[in-house]
Amino acid sequence: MPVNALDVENVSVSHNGVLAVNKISFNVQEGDLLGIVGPNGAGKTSLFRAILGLQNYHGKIKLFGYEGNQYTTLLSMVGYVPQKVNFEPNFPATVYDVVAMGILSKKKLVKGAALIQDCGCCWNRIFATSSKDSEKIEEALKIVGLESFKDRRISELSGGEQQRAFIAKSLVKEPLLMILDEPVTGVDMDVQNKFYSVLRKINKENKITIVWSSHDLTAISDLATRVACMNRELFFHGEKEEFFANKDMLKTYSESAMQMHMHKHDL
Ligand SMILES: Nc1ncnc2c1ncn2[C@@H]1O[C@H](COP(=O)(O)OP(=O)(O)OP(=O)(O)O)[C@@H](O)[C@H]1O
Repeated sequence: MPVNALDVENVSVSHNGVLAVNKISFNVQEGDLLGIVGPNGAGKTSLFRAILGLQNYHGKIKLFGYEGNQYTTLLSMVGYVPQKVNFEPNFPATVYDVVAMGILSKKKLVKGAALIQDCGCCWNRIFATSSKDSEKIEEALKIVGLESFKDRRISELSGGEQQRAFIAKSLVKEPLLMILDEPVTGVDMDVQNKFYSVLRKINKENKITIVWSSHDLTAISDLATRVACMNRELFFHGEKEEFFANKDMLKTYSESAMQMHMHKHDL
């Protein structure tokens, strides 16, 4: 029997005694592109942080069938693109540097982080990469369509372009699984569409299993193979076709997605 890329079994997450994720169970098969939908505050990020080992939780999570120490080792093969990445306007790293961070050793990263405070030129030496690594970085930049941006400062890029750079940073690790947390919220349609075509490509051509949260049901309908709906608890997990054939489910999640979209624009 094939092993699942991810098994989430009865997982709960609390913040200061308040349940954000309540006994959720689902699995992700290898090659899946699972779209997770749920309104703001539904617990999606809390769940992702638990999977990534960044958050305490109750229950069981397995990566490729493994728990414990093997799970921790496998985490280095999980790529993560967070919801929002904010760079200081003067952050000196280029797009190339940011992607290179995906394969630099922790020691070099810590040294680089210290240097960035006071010495921009040493930063470049820290990020000098071997020719094999350079090839990987160039390839990742090509996949996300940012080859011509590699020498630009990351802080100068638009939100959607920065997210693509973060996908490239995950890709250089040659991940087995990628987790993307509402990666293109608030960016324009054109940028979103470019981002979605990258998502499709890395799932279909690079055969990377993807877990992706989004409020965009049209994009979920276009790209996902399976869908999960959550609002603290899991309300649905199954084939995309089954989700989109369920009018009640669709209405609930379309409405909540719309309300939250309006809410965001009201702020
Ligand atoms: N560090 C924290 N401390 C306290 N409460 C938290 C913390 N992180 C999240 N929460 C709360 O947990 C709940 C779930 O938040 P979470 O960010 O996981 O939801 P989400 O589905 O990712 O939301 P969104 O779509 O808005 O990003 C929310 O009520 C949030 O306020």
